[in-house]
Amino acid sequence: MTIHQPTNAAGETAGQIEDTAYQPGFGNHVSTEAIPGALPIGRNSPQRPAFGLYTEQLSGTAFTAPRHENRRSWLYRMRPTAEHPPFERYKGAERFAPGTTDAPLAPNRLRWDPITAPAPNTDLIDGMTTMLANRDPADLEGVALHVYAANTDMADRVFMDADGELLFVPQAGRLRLLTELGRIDIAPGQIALIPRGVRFRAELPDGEARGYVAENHGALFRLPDLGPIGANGLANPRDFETPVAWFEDRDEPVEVVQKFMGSLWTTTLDHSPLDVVAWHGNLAPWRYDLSRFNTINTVSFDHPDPSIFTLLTSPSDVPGRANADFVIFPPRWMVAEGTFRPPWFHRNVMSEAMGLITGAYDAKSEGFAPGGISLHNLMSGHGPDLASWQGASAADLKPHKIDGTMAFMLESCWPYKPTAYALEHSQLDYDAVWSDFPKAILPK
Ligand SMILES: O=C(O)Cc1cc(O)ccc1O
Ligand SMILES: [Fe+2]
Repeated sequence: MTIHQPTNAAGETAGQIEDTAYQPGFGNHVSTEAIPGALPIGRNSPQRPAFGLYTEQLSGTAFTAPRHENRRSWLYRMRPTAEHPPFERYKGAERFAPGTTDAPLAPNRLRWDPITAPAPNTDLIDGMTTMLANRDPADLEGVALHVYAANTDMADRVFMDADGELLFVPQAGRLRLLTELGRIDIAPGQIALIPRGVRFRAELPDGEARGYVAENHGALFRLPDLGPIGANGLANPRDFETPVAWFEDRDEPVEVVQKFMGSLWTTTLDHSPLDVVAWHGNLAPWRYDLSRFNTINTVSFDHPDPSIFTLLTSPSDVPGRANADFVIFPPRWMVAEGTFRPPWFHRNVMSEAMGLITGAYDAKSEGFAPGGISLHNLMSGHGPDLASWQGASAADLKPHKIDGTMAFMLESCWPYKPTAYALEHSQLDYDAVWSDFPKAILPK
């Protein structure tokens, strides 16, 4: 097995640069080759690509998508993806993509503790548990929220999701994602996106890992418009990092597990499909460090809508109504005067799934643990729990830093359905966090 190290733009090779190398920017048109001369110049599809490589276009949007939306990359690989035996149903990972039930969905608020430790030898595929889903992947709309808990590398298999792009949000333990388009290292506090259809295997440098995966069936995640914020702020494009080309030349059986139309499928190749020697284009994996998020908040009064914390958005066909917003709640100063500072009580036409990467969330005094999930579907009343409300109502409103915390919200216009596993494993007493609020005393 030969692992080819990348060269960076300056022509430096491994040893001179860190093990993995990245190119900055969001949605940029990138050119990268792991072997000099592998990437065709000035054309996409030469009659005879260098070294006998095979040319393959990977489309993330329809061919005819407007130019500013159009995303695709050209891959130059050792064998064509087309060369594979038929897929059969994959038998493992019973909690991954189990399909939704048609049972009526109760309008209850729900919350989950972190999932229990995985059985020995559980890799990322078998360690996935689907918690929430809101559309059929064939609709090309909606999102699903999965959690993973794994304790072994994907040694001789890769995963591919035909149902959507995957946003990895580690909560404990690092991930090394070896993708067709390069290698990405992430730790808790960083996120990574793998485009729909890109094969990858996950290694666990710390021996085990836990986290969340948001699967987006709809329009590709992009940076939100900034409106009056101006040209800078929130997640700045230069802080996204796309890996340089990397490949492995491995002639041995490699299983490909694929998610397609909500089910898992498997086939086995006689080689590793992570054999893309060069690529160019603007459809690519990336990583992002959440500490780079330029958080914006009030410096006068009132708690702004959480849309100020939007890191990524996937629009629906209705202007202003997101198929999915990925929103983070980073460390920040709270300075609002004369204001109840935590999130207010509210009912939302959008549906809110939340996760916690580290620390505590300012609207919940306890019960929402790192690795846990909460669900507040459309129009369900929610907000601060009793203890948070009491504390914030009585607080001395000095400038105060909310520190050591990172929560996220996957907000969607489509109401979420918990999977059967999620319904069976939710906390039993979540409603109680909103009991015993004192009644308002009206003037006589
Ligand atoms: O419900 C939640 O905790 C998420 C949330 C946070 C916030 O600051 C404002 C509204 C909102 O839904
Ligand atoms: Fe909310």
